Amino acid sequence: MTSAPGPAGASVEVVDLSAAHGRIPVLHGVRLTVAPGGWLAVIGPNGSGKSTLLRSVLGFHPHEGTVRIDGVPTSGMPRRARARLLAYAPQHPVLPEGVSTSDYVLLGRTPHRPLLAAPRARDREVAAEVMDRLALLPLADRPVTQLSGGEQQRAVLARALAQQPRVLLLDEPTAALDLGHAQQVLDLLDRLRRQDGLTVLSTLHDLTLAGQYADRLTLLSEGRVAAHGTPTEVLTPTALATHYGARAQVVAGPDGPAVLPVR
Ligand SMILES: Nc1ncnc2c1ncn2[C@@H]1O[C@H](COP(=O)(O)OP(=O)(O)OP(=O)(O)O)[C@@H](O)[C@H]1O
Repeated sequence: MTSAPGPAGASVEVVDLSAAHGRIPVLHGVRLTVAPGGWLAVIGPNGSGKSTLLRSVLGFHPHEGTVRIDGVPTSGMPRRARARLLAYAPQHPVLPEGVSTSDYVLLGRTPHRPLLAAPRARDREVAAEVMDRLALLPLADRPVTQLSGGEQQRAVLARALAQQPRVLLLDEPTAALDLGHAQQVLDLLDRLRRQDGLTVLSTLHDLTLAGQYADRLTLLSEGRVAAHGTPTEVLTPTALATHYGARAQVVAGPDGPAVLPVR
């Protein structure tokens, strides 16, 4: 890809973010920062609030506290301006019926063109570039709802990348992917942040992959930040036992700590 994904990444600051589902508090005063071009993976057991945190940062979920992108608070930011800064690949996307994969990816260009305007040549070029990078071109004409789970996950990521955001928020981006496709997607994100400075804020359940690709981890437990730091600092057998109730060894791998479950 020569010209996509676009502008360099922006910093993310989350200060004292609290959120609830109905009357039940879920996040309690969460603080985190991601440097431009950094990759922060939010890890934590099921139900610890990772998805709610991402959706709050995006402004999709009501919350208290402050989110700043490159120092600018997102509250009150017009929706289209926010969509040019932040793109999101959800864990459970709702895909439109009767839309081809290429038209679905083109939807990512919406914040970059005038309201109701048809896609321009540049929009098609960017969409084709990201589809090429994610090996989606052979699937371009297939209805996106008829792709396999892993193909759909790549299409959702392609749509987010076609948006040419400065910050990419990914909720479990490899959950439906086989190991080869997971590595392909994570390698692509790694290249985008190293070459173009794209900032990545993701959740990741696979702790070894999280440690290999993210430069910082935030461990969320019951809606609070329980640990933050480099993968080696955060991925300790004690933390895994305390917060996941898991038995695991952590061994030094070639690209960071590897988490090995033990019986
Ligand atoms: N729509 C909802 N209505 C009510 N409660 C919700 C809703 N969505 C999430 N919750 C609750 O909020 C808490 C945090 O959920 P969230 O999905 O943010 O966690 P998570 O860390 O992303 O979990 P997982 O790892 O299982 O995806 C959980 O207790 C969950 O049951």
